[in-house]
Amino acid sequence: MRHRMLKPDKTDSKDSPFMSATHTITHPSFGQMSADRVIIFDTTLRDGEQSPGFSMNLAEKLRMAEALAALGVDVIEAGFPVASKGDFESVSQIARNTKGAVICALARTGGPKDIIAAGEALASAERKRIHNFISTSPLHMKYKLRMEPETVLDLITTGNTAARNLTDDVEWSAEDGSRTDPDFLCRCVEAAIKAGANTINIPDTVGYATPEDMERIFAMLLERVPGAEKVIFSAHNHNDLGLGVANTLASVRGGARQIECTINGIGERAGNAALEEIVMAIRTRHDQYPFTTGIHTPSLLKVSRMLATITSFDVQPNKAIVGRNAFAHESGIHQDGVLKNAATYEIMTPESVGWSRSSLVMGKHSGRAAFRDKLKALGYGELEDSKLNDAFSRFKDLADRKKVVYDEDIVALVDDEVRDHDRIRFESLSLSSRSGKPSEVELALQVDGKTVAAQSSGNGPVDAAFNALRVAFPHEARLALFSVGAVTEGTDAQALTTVRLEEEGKLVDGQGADADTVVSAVRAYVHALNKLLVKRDRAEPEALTA
Ligand SMILES: CC(=O)SCCNC(=O)CCNC(=O)[C@H](O)C(C)(C)COP(=O)(O)OP(=O)(O)OC[C@H]1O[C@@H](n2cnc3c(N)ncnc32)[C@H](O)[C@@H]1OP(=O)(O)O
Ligand SMILES: CC(C)C(=O)C(=O)O
Repeated sequence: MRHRMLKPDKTDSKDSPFMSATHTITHPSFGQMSADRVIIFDTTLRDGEQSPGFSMNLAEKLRMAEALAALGVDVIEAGFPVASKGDFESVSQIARNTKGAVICALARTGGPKDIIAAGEALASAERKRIHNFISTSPLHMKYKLRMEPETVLDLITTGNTAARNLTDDVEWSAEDGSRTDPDFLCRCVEAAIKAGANTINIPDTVGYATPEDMERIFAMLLERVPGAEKVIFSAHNHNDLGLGVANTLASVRGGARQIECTINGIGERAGNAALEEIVMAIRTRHDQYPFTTGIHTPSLLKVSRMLATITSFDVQPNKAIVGRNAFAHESGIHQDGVLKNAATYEIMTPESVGWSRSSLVMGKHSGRAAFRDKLKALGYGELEDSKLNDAFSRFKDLADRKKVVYDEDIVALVDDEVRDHDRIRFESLSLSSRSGKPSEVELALQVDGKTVAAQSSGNGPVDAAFNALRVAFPHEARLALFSVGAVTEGTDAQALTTVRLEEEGKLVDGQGADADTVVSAVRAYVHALNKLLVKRDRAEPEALTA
C-alpha cells in the first residue's frame, strides 16, 4: 500500500504579531511591565455581584477581597460607588483594608458624580484606579444613551480628564466595544488615551463576539491608534455564547495584556470569563501562550469554595478546574490509565489548583485496577485474585443498581467476601411473594465446595429465606437477634443486616450487606453460621479432654 506524503506543517501557534510584545510599558501602578506579563483584573465584587442573587454584604466582600489579594490578583474591582451607600462603603472599606492589589472603582464616563464618588471611595487605597465606561456601539448610543457619537467622544475626553485628576491609574472601557464601528472605536480609544487613560478595555459586553473578532479588534487598535503602544489593552468577555474564556485568550493573541474575569465565572447573565480557567489555560498551554500571571494557582480551589459558600451558589460538578468532577475519574479505562500515569488523563495536576489528589469514583464504569486500588486505600491490602474477582463482580452488580457506590458500601461488600475458611457460602436466591400469601424462597448455598439447593416458605421473605437455609444446612441454632439498617442514605442504599445465633449458650453475630434486603439477611445468617461452626470446632477438643 502506498502512503501519500504529508506536506510539512508550517503553521506556528505564535504567528500573531501581537503574541510577543514589541514594547515595554511603564504603568503608574505596576512600574515597568515585563512584555510577557498579563495583568489579572478581578471583577467578582463588581460584575460578579451583578449576577442575580449573588449580592454580598460588606463583611463578605471584605473577606473575598482579602482572599483575592492573597490569590495574587493585580487589580480588584471593588464596586460602583455611586450606585448605593452600601457600594460606596464596601469600596471604601476594601480600599482601606485590602493590601497588595490595586483597588478599582467603577464610574460612568458621562457621570461627573460617579467619578467624584469613585475618587472619594478610593481615598485610602495604597494604589487606586478609577475605571470609567461609556457605550460606543451605534445601538447603545442611539437607544440607551440617546447621545450622538460626537457627544460620547466629548464625554470620553472630559470623563477621563476628570478621573486622571483624581488618580494616575485610569482605565476607560468602550461598553459594547465588540459591536462598535472600528473607525469610531479607534477615535474613542485615541481620545481616551489623550485624556490620560492608561488602560483601555474593549468589552464584549453582550457575549456576542467570536475569538476571531476579539483578536482582530485588539490587533487593529494596536496598529491604528496613535499612542496605543503606551497603554495596556484589556479584555472583558461575557459568556452568553459560552465563549468568554476562548475570547479572552484570543484577545491576548491580539495584543491585550490585561484580563478582566471573575472567580467561578460569575457575572451579569451567563457570567464573565472565569479567572481560574484563563489562568490555568495560560499556564497549561504555555507553549502557545508564553505569558505569566501573578496568580498562586494552588489557592484557586479555596477561593472558589469561599465564593460559593458566601453566595450559596455552588459551581456545577463539571466546572473546569474547581468543579467536583474536574479531577474525578469513573470509567475503568481512565482509572487504569491514571493509576499507571496520571498524565494520561490529567492535563494539570490536581495539586496545582488546590485539590489534594485526583479521585477515582467507584461506579458502574469502574474496572478492576481502580477497585484493587480502592481496596488497598481502605486497608485490605492485596486480595488474592479469586477473592478480588468475586468481590469485584458483586461490586459491579451493586453499581448497576446504585447511583453512587460509597467506601462504606465497598467495605460492607468486601467484608462479606474476604472471610477465610468459610465452609458455607451464599450462592443465589429467588423469591416469590404476594400480599396475603406465604413467601416462597429457592436458595442455593455452597457447603464445603458443593452446591446445595433448598426451597421453603415462610411468613414473609426473610422468614422463608431463613427456613430454606435451615433445610439446606440443617442446624439447631436459635435466631436471637435480627436487625436491618442502611449502609448509606437513599432508597438505593445497601441494607446492612446483623443476625445473632445462639447454640448451647454460645452466641455469634454475623453481618451481611446487599442492596437486596433479603439477600443481605441471608448473607448475615450465613456469616453467623460460619462463626458458629468455628466455635463448635474449637469447643470439641475441650469437651474431649473434660
Ligand atoms: C456593562 C455594565 O456592566 S455597566 C455597569 C452596570 N451596573 C449597574 O448598573 C449597577 C449599578 N447601577 C445603579 O445602581 C443605577 O443604575 C445607577 C445608580 C448607576 C443609575 O441609576 P438611575 O439614575 O436611577 O438611572 P437608571 O439606572 O434608571 O438608568 C441609567 C442611566 O445612566 C445612563 N448611562 C448609562 N451609561 C452611562 C454612561 N456611561 N455615562 C453617562 N450616562 C450613562 C443611562 O443613559 C440612563 O440615563 P437616563 O436615566 O438619563 O436615561
Ligand atoms: C463596565 C464594563 C467593563 C462592563 O462590565 C461590560 O461592558 O460588560
